[in-house]
Amino acid sequence: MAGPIEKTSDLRIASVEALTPPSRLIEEIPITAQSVATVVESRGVIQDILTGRDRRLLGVVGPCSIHDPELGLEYARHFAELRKEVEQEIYLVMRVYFEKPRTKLGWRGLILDPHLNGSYDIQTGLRLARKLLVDITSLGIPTGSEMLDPIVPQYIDDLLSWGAIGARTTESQTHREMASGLSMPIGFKNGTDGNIETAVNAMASSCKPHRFIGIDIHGNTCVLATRGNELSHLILRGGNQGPNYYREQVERSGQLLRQAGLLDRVMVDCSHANSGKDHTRQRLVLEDILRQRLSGVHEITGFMLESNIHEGRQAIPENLDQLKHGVSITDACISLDETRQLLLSARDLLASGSTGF
Ligand SMILES: O=C[C@H](O)[C@H](O)COP(=O)(O)O
Ligand SMILES: C=C(OP(=O)(O)O)C(=O)O
Repeated sequence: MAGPIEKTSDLRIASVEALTPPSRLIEEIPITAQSVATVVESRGVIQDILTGRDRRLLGVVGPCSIHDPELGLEYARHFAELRKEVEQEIYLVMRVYFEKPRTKLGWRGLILDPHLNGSYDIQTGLRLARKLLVDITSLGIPTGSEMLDPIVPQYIDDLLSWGAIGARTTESQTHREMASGLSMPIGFKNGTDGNIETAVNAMASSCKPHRFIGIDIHGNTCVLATRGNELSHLILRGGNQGPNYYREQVERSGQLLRQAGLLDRVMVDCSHANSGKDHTRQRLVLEDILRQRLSGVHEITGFMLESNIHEGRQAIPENLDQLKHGVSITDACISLDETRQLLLSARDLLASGSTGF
């Protein structure tokens, strides 16, 4: 006689919890008319910058990660003023990053763990993220974020003007397919090993249509057919061997992109392996790429800075009351004061057309 049928699936699933479908969260926290105007206008400007119709530099600037929406909004209010001060030369998008890929383990970002304590209250994380994006875009500030989980865009991508695929996922088929269907321009970082071809291949893939399994806005699993994202572009972030923002690497990237028939525009991430994760070195990277741009390296189209209210970083304390105000809990950032000073100098330099910083 046959014994009881042994269970062979879900052996390592500890629990399953249903999530509110995207359509319901969107109903609960709707996009505002001002947000729609911000998103539509800024996506158009970013497209113009990437295709060379707008001569300004694109700057994606802001915290390494948002760990407290109130601090995110406080940063955004300062950022709104700064945007206006530099807008003749630099088009600023706020970095509003909610998902953190980790080299090994660590805090996974506001969406995954909004209470910073390993409780993974994802439902609340999605709600907080969406609300913050509505608040920031309602101030007229365009936002950009890393797209890590392939389900998350259904909850927030109507509010994003720019997106990134990170160094750890640029080679992933899932992320290339996702990028092919996203509504905003997507930057692909080179791999953590510094390989630029990985990102060029990702662009070649994501600019084409794909079909894959995903969810629709009502949370139903379905087959999504995408049109391809013609605004995929390259982000140089350095790699294990060191930085890759130097002229030679930027020009080589341009060549690779042209050979592949892709947008030969390059954004340089002044942080991560380009700064050796030393936030004080972001200034040097920015200065170098501005000099390149002014001396005719046309590929340089944008830059990324990791900036927070105050400089540096802090470990998450056991007692969260001891968190320092406005200091990153992931990578170290430059302060808002230094950000302002750097961006005003960059603006003046670009306006003067001189190569001396
Ligand atoms: O920008 C963020 C970090 O560089 C990325 O999440 C990896 O962080 P980790 O190496 O500290 O895990
Ligand atoms: C994780 C990030 O960067 P990278 O993928 O380049 O490590 C980031 O920009 O937050």
